[in-house]
Amino acid sequence: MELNNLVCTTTVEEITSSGNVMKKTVHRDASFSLARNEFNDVILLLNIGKKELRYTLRDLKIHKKFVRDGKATIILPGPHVQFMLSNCPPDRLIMFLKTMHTKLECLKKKGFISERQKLKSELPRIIQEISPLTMKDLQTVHEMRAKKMEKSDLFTPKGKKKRKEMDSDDKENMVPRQAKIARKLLVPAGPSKLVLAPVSLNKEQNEVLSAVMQGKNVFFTGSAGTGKSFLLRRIIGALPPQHTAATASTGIAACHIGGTTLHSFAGIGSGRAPLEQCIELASRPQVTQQWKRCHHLIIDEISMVDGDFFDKLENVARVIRQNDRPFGGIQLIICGDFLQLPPVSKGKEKKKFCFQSKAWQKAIEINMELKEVRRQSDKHFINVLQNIRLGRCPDFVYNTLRATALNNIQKHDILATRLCTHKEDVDHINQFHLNKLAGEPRFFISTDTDPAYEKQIDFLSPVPGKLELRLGAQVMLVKNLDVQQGLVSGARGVVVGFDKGNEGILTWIIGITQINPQGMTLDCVEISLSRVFECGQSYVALSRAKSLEGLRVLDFDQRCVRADPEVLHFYYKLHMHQKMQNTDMMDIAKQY
Ligand SMILES: Nc1ncnc2c1ncn2[C@@H]1O[C@H](COP(=O)(O)OP(=O)(O)OP(=O)(O)O)[C@@H](O)[C@H]1O
Ligand SMILES: [Mg+2]
Repeated sequence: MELNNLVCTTTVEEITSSGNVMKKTVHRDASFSLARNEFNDVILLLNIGKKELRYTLRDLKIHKKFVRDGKATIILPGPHVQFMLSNCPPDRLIMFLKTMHTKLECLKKKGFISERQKLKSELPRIIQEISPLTMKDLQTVHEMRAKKMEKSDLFTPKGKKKRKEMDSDDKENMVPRQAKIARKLLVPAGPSKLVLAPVSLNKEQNEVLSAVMQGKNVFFTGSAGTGKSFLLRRIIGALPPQHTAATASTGIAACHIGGTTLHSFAGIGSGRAPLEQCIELASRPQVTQQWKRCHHLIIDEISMVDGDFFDKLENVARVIRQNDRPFGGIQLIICGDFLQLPPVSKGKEKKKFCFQSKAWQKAIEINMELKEVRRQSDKHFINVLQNIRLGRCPDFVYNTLRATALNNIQKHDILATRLCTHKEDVDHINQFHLNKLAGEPRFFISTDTDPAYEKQIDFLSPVPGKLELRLGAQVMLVKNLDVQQGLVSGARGVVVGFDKGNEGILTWIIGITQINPQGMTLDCVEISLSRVFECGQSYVALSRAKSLEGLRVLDFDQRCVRADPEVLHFYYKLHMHQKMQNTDMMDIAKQY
């Protein structure tokens, strides 16, 4: 019963006919599945401990407001019982509820076999796994719903009246009527509103998912746009939410997978303090609880996580969880591309990649690679990007990228996102556009802790001491405020007003783009690369573009193409020593 099997925590409540709870039991490892008997009845099976309970479905209600958090309530009015489900893998829960509801609706349409007929029947008794949903099932339910809506609209007294009014050629009444129907169609009532993820994983993504579901500590890598974050979202949907920490090295990347930053999950500040101090920080009750509850730690954009920080995390996890296994026994699901942005360097210290840490050697069991690029479809462009990724710039790459300088990529008044490598360039461009706005300028002056250090603060902080804004100005957050709400560093908005009572508070409309574009896909992008200073920086910027037509490189030069030799060596070793589980080894090793 693998397909329809749903393992979760459930509270079973037996209800009296007057609606009072008669009996209530909680089961941590309950397992639900769906089956059919010889009469084609839909049967809900509930396994708790060694007991199996069977419910033949006739009618049901589902509350699924928190389905994305892995929670739902199933009410069976017949046997007067309700199940409160929690900690379900969200994607599985959605699929399970959808299957149960759809199969039951299809059966209702066909009609139930009466108890009398069943008694007379000589069919052999069977109970078998329910078949997966088919297009026909979905179509049937869709038609039933449409009919129901039509009926309720035509035969309610109100509906009849409106019809009359329409017949009498009253155009004014026709408009709201049509609008009402259209709205109803868009927002159908009942459980059928559940939306299923329509896209499927490709073969290599499925292989990673299956390694993860086997409980392995997996690192999966791949070029930009091979669907690493896409796959992570599916992995998150397949794991129990209460025990899964979805994190990423940056706020914007965390936002893409609906998670939080690795730093905020870890609760050890910057992680630069001595280990004892980090452990002390992690011993705060709330942080400890997070570490203890976590069974699966997901990290996206691992290339930007510092190796020393990773070692500290591993140590803290073991101490807090009082478990000597790597990361205190937490399953690691890590992804990223080390040929993209490296960790932020710590002054003069040499930067340390995560794969150079002791914790990495200890913890990672399986390395896998996604090779099919999904962001771009043009083979020539993909080839150009692969060369840039490896730090190569043969003539055809040079010529192709130089030629993009002539592209006109501004379409339908939508400004291309401009990616810059340096803050001064950003300031200059922003001031130019700000001056073009008609409204009165408004200034916001910072309060610095020590005015004597104003210059240093200006240098270290991304926020100017004096901020100028006008109505209609494009603004961007430079600090994570609330990752869950999308208020992350790089979230973009437009100033739509200044709150009168509260000087200095901005009203936001959230759009999304970013300062650090790693992880993003952009339709139209304009790039200046002449001042690139980091390995992988050009590759990250260029690989955001979906197509060559939507890309404009203002000043392409071979010198901006660089790949870190240590990363190349790491990938080369992975392939040569056949550590990559799903690659054609020699073929790939030749690349590095
Ligand atoms: N199996 C799939 N089916 C359909 N679309 C997919 C699939 N996998 C990935 N994509 C699409 O490909 C694009 C790139 O995916 P994604 O952003 O996850 O790549 P990535 O490997 O994380 O890239 P980066 O390294 O830049 O972060 C997205 O638009 C995503 O929706
Ligand atoms: Mg990504």
